[in-house]
Amino acid sequence: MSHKSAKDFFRPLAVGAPAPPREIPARPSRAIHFFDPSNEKMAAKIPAMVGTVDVLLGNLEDAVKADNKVAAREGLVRIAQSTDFGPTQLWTRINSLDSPWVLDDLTTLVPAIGDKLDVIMVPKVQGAEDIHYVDRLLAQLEAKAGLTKPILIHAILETARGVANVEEICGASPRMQGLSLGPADLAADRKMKTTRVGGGHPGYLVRQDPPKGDDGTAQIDAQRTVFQQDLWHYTIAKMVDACATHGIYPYYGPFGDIADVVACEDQFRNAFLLGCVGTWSLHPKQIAIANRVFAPSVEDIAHARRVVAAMGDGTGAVMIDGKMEDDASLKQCLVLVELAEQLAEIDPELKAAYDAIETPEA
Ligand SMILES: CC(=O)SCCNC(=O)CCNC(=O)[C@H](O)C(C)(C)COP(=O)(O)OP(=O)(O)OC[C@H]1O[C@@H](n2cnc3c(N)ncnc32)[C@H](O)[C@@H]1OP(=O)(O)O
Ligand SMILES: CC(=O)C(=O)O
Ligand SMILES: [Mg+2]
Repeated sequence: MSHKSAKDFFRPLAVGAPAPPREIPARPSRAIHFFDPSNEKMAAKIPAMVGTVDVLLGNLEDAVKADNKVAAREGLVRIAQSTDFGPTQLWTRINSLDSPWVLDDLTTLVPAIGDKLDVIMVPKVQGAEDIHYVDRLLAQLEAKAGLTKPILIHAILETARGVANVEEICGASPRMQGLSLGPADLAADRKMKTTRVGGGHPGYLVRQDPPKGDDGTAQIDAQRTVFQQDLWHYTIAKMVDACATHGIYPYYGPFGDIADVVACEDQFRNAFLLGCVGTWSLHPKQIAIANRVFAPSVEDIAHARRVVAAMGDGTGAVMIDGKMEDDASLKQCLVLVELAEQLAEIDPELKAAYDAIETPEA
């Protein structure tokens, strides 16, 4: 758990730093869209993407060539200073804490664009000590820069030790905003025998039992249905529980098979159903998938509103379409209705779709 006493937890870690947040606002973040600020073609597209995606993230870590680390950092400063992000959040992913670049990342970004950065994503977080380090450094830099709003921290869960320490990571600082799954590094660190960036694997499966022959013996060579399983189920579920416990937000991560938009949608939807609030987008075409998946469907909202209306004061049990609804199913429906309301505030298309649902009588 935290190195601080309960009374100290919400005190600034440097004289003059802004007070740490007591709650992390539920800002829509269906897609965290990654771009390499050192890639001029990609960077040129960013201003026009404002308003089309919930989060734009200037990536400084993996996928940025070592020779381009300084250009990426400077490119991000330039883009942030010259762009009005309106409703879109600006995040960055800094280099890992053991890298030769991270100190310059933080000491450059916070004074230059700290007023525009909503969240700093920290990769390869191993335990609370990593968050404590960033927490104190951010407080010092914020104080020096005269910032009035604390920058939040998001940790990537991408080492076995990080997964084992997920609870203490979530509770390490009031700045903790959320966690993302880092399936590529996590697979390597765990020594999983995969070569992909997220998603499933055809070898990770369950096979239907063999039929029995006339003599009662198992026909193991018969045609049998196989069901591919989700390699990430355990980690995502663990991450969701840790985030919910600490009042912060869980996200799926990257889906590297950019061409396979169908499997990408499946993976995102699994994460949405399990409790994640969003995911990463590596390529512009993944934004639409994330925006679609991480918003409740019109059908779900129509049903949820019927349950809310039928449940009156929220106690007791009612029957709707042959199914029992009670306090607990009402709470699930309220999760969906509240999310729909938040998204409707920033997405006119969704608002129109939700508004068109016929309101049930109370
Ligand atoms: C495991 C991890 O750490 S995951 C996180 C780190 N990885 C990343 O951040 C990867 C980010 N994405 C990318 O680098 C690229 O999208 C790649 C390498 C996957 C594919 O790039 P390309 O082969 O150029 O893709 P493609 O040819 O389809 O691009 C089409 C257009 O979209 C642009 N584009 C591609 N990706 C992005 C992006 N993330 N943001 C903005 N524009 C983009 C391209 O510049 C190109 O522009 P053009 O039409 O003017 O030429
Ligand atoms: C997300 C990430 O950094 C990884 O999968 O390694
Ligand atoms: Mg990684």
